[in-house]
Amino acid sequence: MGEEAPEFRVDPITLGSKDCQQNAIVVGDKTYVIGRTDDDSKSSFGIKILDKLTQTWIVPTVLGAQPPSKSHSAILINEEKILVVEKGVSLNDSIWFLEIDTPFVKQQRKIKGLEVVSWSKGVLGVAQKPVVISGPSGVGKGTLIAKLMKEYPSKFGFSVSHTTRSPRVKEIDGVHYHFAGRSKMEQDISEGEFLEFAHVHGNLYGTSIEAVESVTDEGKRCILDIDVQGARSVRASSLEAIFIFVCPPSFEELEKRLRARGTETEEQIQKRLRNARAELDQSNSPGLFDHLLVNDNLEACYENLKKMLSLDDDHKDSDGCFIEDGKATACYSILSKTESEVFLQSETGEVVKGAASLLAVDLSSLTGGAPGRTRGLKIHSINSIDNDLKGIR
Ligand SMILES: Nc1ncnc2c1ncn2[C@@H]1O[C@H](COP(=O)(O)OP(=O)(O)OP(=O)(O)O)[C@@H](O)[C@H]1O
Ligand SMILES: Nc1nc2c(ncn2[C@@H]2O[C@H](COP(=O)(O)O)[C@@H](O)[C@H]2O)c(=O)[nH]1
Repeated sequence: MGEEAPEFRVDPITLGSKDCQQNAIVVGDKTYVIGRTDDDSKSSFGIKILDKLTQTWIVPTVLGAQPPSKSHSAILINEEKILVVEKGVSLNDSIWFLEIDTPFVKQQRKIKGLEVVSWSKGVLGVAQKPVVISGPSGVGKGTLIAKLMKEYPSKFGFSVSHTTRSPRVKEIDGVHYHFAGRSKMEQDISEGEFLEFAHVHGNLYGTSIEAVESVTDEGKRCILDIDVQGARSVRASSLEAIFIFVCPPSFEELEKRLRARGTETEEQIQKRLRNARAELDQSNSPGLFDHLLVNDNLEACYENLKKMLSLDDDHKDSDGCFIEDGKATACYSILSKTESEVFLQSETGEVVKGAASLLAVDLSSLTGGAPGRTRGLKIHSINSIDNDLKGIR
């Protein structure tokens, strides 16, 4: 165990009214006040920032779904995140992070020109890395993904993108795409709801954070079918994924497949073929794609895809991350922090089945999900009589 980090100061303030509990966290010249307020029987989290240099209060734009706003305790983890532990909810729902200076928050602050913070829910266990599949239009990405989903329906889940293009015959809203109006989609993008977006073949396409996280929350490995610009954006995001580029055996065969599909006009086919040349040129961009997959014979290509995925199969399915005992109502508050762990103490002091009076939250294993989730949480008991917290991996 390391030393207590001296530079982190936490001043929990409980104001007079039992309806309003606030924590003040000092980060450099700023003090973040995280408070629960009850208005008209509705609870919500209020966040204010005191700038000590200018002695002014700032009310930031708050992104992401917020915690249930019961009673909480909070501590600064590092210059990027504050840990907030909710009481009176299940352990699975009790760990939250207020992102104050993560790359995502920095990016949103720049886009909006405003002070921004973002909530991110802590999720127990490590999920398998999402798989990003890119390649020119007509190469067979959708065909390969459909085969994978059919063979492994409980292992893989598809990230349903948003697009402004019109649905094709047989395409179902919410299944193949979320078909969206341009202005609504642009507004949602500006509000930070998208992991990535791109203008592709004359339309706007994008992956919402929710599209990826809802698949991962189900314990499935998420598959994204996105263009090369989108792949580049995901590479630059906090989402750790593997990136596969699907190539055609020849440009002539690509054109043949695109025409045979019969879903585009001649003008659209020409546009897609022009863009295909540019996409193929980028398939070798350094550090972008982990694997190149040639789709000549479909069955052979599919077998190669399966091999690629099992090569990366270093984590077991995330089934079991949501532990039965983690569903019981918990009442933990933050006790102290070291470099790598935060200790939580049960307020009831009871040691009941699957719970413990002292827990350690391991911070070393946190991985970036899409913004909105912090995955890889490990929690273990540090009770001397129960050193192996039942059920928590
Ligand atoms: N290996 C293959 N050999 C021959 N035809 C194929 C092969 N793979 C896919 N196809 C066919 O090529 C056409 C295009 O495939 P698909 O729609 O899966 O491409 P895509 O890469 O998803 O395209 P888009 O990016 O435009 O959505 C389909 O008609 C599909 O049946
Ligand atoms: N950057 C993104 N690209 C996406 C997304 N969803 C799909 N796509 C790509 O668009 C083209 C065309 O698709 P089509 O369905 O109109 O044929 C294709 O290359 C897809 O991979 C997305 O969310 N973001």
